[in-house]
Amino acid sequence: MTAKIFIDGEHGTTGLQIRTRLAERKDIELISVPVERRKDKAARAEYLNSADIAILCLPDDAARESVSLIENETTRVIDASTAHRVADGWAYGFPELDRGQAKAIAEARRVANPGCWPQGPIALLRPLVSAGLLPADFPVTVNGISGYSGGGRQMIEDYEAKGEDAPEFLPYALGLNHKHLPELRAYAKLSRDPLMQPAVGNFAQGMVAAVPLQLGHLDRVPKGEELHAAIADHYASLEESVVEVAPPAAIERSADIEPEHLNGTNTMRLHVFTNDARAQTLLLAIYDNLGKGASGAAVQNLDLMLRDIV
Ligand SMILES: NC(=O)C1=CN([C@@H]2O[C@H](COP(=O)(O)OP(=O)(O)OC[C@H]3O[C@@H](n4cnc5c(N)ncnc54)[C@H](OP(=O)(O)O)[C@@H]3O)[C@@H](O)[C@H]2O)C=CC1
Ligand SMILES: CC(=O)N[C@@H](CCC(=O)OP(=O)(O)O)C(=O)O
Repeated sequence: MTAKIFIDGEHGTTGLQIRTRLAERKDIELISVPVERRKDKAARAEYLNSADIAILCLPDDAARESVSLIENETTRVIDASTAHRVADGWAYGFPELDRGQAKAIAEARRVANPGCWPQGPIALLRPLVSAGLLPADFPVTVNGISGYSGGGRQMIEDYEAKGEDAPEFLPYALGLNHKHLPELRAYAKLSRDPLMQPAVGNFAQGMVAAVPLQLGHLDRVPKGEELHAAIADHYASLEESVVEVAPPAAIERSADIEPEHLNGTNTMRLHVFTNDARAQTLLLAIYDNLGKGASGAAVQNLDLMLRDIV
């Protein structure tokens, strides 16, 4: 059977990338609303209700509206926005979260695609909290840098208009209330909000998320190799994973630690750098914000959901 897929928001940054990734697929029929009617509620409702799977690549309010326009029991949804990531009845679209998560996504009617920022820190922290190496109330800090496509069409246009005059490194979310905090806290299994302070750089695509850990105050200070092993063992235990764990390495610099390194792929690579004498560890996740961070993740989830119907 050919599955009918509708990308609501297919002309935006995430939507276009998904459409490109699906363009050559024979198992899929892409149904498209004409560009001039892309914000016409009645047209969207018609396409949403005739799709087997609708992928929402919209601002949060529009994504909520799309869900409300679905009037049948058959259209399944992948929502790339922030609207439903901690909502009841939605499966979190990070198949590597736990051993059962890929199956949960495959069977779900509603899947919330993860945010680009929280995915890396969740991938790093959750196995450590699950293994009891970090307590749930650990004071987590997240920082890092993302390419400007993370901000969607408007930010892309702003950066491209300014060119070399755009800021090279711009810290933001300085109110310390980034929209990804609920998701990060919930899926990293933390009992209190992390401090999350990202930055955007003058490059289009790719990101590094960093989680530095000061471990000295813990009753039992885990060694770096235990932290690395807990993370590596988790991903090795999965049947399928696009998350890679770099071998432990004591390096001062590496060209691999670079936000654009995995652009054009759906891979996320995790690094664990440690100094046991100082009881300090630095966790890093590198990925393409439009790959595993958004569109690649949506296609990964779509493929899991299609296993049921094609
Ligand atoms: N960019 C990224 O790295 C990531 C983005 N996301 C999320 O994915 C979603 C889409 O983001 P992104 O692709 O970057 O955003 P863009 O701004 O690039 O694209 C959004 C698209 O939605 C269209 N749109 C806006 N309002 C409506 C509406 N009411 N009805 C129909 N279409 C509408 C826009 O049209 P127009 O431009 O004409 O207004 C545009 O084509 C967001 O929720 C974002 O947070 C998630 C992970 C990463
Ligand atoms: C550089 C930049 O501005 N990034 C955006 C991430 C946007 C995004 O992708 O958020 P969702 O994944 O939740 O949709 C931000 O930090 O708000």
